[in-house]
Formats: sequence, structure tokens, C-alpha cells
Amino acid sequence: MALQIKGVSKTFYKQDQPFQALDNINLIVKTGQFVSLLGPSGCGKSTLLNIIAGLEQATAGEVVLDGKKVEGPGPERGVVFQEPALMPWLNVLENVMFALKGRPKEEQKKIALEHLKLVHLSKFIHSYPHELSGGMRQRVAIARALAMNPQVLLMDEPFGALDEQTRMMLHRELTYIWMHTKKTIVFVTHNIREAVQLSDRIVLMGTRPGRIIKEFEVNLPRPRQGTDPQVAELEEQIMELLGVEIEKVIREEMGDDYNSQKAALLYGTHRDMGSHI
Ligand SMILES: Nc1ncnc2c1ncn2[C@@H]1O[C@H](COP(=O)(O)OP(=O)(O)OP(=O)(O)O)[C@@H](O)[C@H]1O
Repeated sequence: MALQIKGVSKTFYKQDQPFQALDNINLIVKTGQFVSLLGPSGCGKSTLLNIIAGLEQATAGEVVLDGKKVEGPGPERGVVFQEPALMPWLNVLENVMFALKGRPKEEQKKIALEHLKLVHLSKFIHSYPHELSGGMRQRVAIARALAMNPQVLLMDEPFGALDEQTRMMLHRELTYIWMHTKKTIVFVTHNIREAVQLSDRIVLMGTRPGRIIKEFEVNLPRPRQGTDPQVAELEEQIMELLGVEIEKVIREEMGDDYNSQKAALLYGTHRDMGSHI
């Protein structure tokens, strides 16, 4: 069984004008697979993730999980966003227990403690969100999503707001969690390195309209190092393919000021396509 995205399209209306954010997306994510949706700003990654989460409705097509059509949000699909959205008046343990409301208190506590151990936060269960670093807060959000035992974990740029060191540490942590829990993960990112470090499979998306350009299987051993020539080669391949899409976005945003030499200086040397370009 699997997560199936069948012919999904999405049209938004901007100032009464139709705008096609997604065009006929077809994708099958196998159970236990780690799949990244990678692409430049505005290619519809978040829209697709929200449709899978049931937070947004497709204009055409459908999402089917283990044979059941997605009609709205559900506990079998846990979501982690860029902002962890913890409740500031609850401590770490209570934040995770809150997600399990309705079950006996002892059971809530047992499950919450198990998952906080998984994200290595056992020592901080009595801390409040403001006492934690950004990376720790995001680990609480991951523990909270996993505590509900979803079949699929949907992650929308969960490490996008964190510094590079913390992000790298959380890559290792997420790889460990994924290997340990064997969850299916759909992970949105615009960072090529992040996608290559984490995924079994990378789905490259392009803009205008949002669509799948190409897929890559990543059969490299974990943990992956940026210095590994195979990792670097794959990053390079992806960068080349996406160059055209990135130029398209820059050209649209800069209009007549666009100059490809200047753009190469500004955007050509790193692997993060930035949320703001
Ligand atoms: N509710 C909405 N109403 C109108 N347009 C929308 C809405 N949500 C998204 N869009 C548009 O759809 C397009 C895709 O947006 P989306 O946020 O899915 O892209 P993305 O690839 O996740 O980008 P980013 O990396 O910048 O978050 C954008 O042009 C966006 O402006």
C-alpha cells in the first residue's frame, strides 16, 4: 500500500484571475519511503503538501492513502511546519501530551515520554518552549507529530528557519528517526543539499505551472557527506536541471532589471534556492 497522488491540479484565484499552481501531479510514494519535493519558490511544493495533508482541496485529481481517499486532515497524516507552533503555556511534555487528548492521562504520558526520548529531549520535558533553542522546539514538534503514530509524516521546510549547524544536526536526527520508525516521509525543501542528504527519492518540481520535471532515486549509503563525490555529483546534476527554473523565477521577479551575469553572481554558487528569490 502507498500514498497515491493522482492527477492533482490546483487553481487559485489572484485578484479574480485564475492562477494554476499545480498541473497534473502524479506520484506514488511507497510505504516507508523518504521522498523530498524539491523546487524553486512558488512551484507549488507547499500547496501539494497541504493537499496531501487535507488542509487544501485539489481542483482536480485526488490523493489516496492505503486505498482511502483523503477528504480532510486526519491522524494518519502528521504534519510538521517550518514554525513549530508549540503552546507557550505548556511545558515540553504537556505539549506532546496535548496532541493525545481524549486518551487516559497515563497513556498520554507514556507515549509522549517515548517520543521525547526518540528525539533526545528526555532531559527537557519540564522546560517551556521559550527556554529551548529553535532546533529543540522543532524536535518537540516532530515528537508531537510522531506521538499520534501517523502512517505518513508530512514536513514543510521544517528546518528552513534554523542555522546551518543546527540544520545539519537535525538531518542526522531525522535520518535516525526515519530508520527507527520506518515512517513514510514527504519532505518539502528548496535546498538541494538537504534533499540529497535525506531522501530515497527526490521529486524535482518546476514553476508556471507547478509540475514535476524529473525524479531521482538516491541509492547512496547513509549518513551522507557533502564531500562524498557521488553526493556532490548528484547535487550538481540537480543544480543544472533547476538552473533554468530558478532563472525563470528571478526573471519574473526582477523584470527588466534582470541580467544573467548579475544573477549568476548572486545565486550561482550555492545550493539553496532561497524562499525569497
Ligand atoms: N491561498 C492562495 N491563494 C492564491 N494563491 C496562492 C495561495 N496559496 C499559494 N498560492 C500561490 O501558488 C503558488 C505556489 O505556492 P506554494 O506556497 O505552494 O509554493 P512553494 O513551492 O511552496 O514556494 P515556497 O518555497 O516559496 O514556499 C504561488 O505562486 C503562490 O503565490
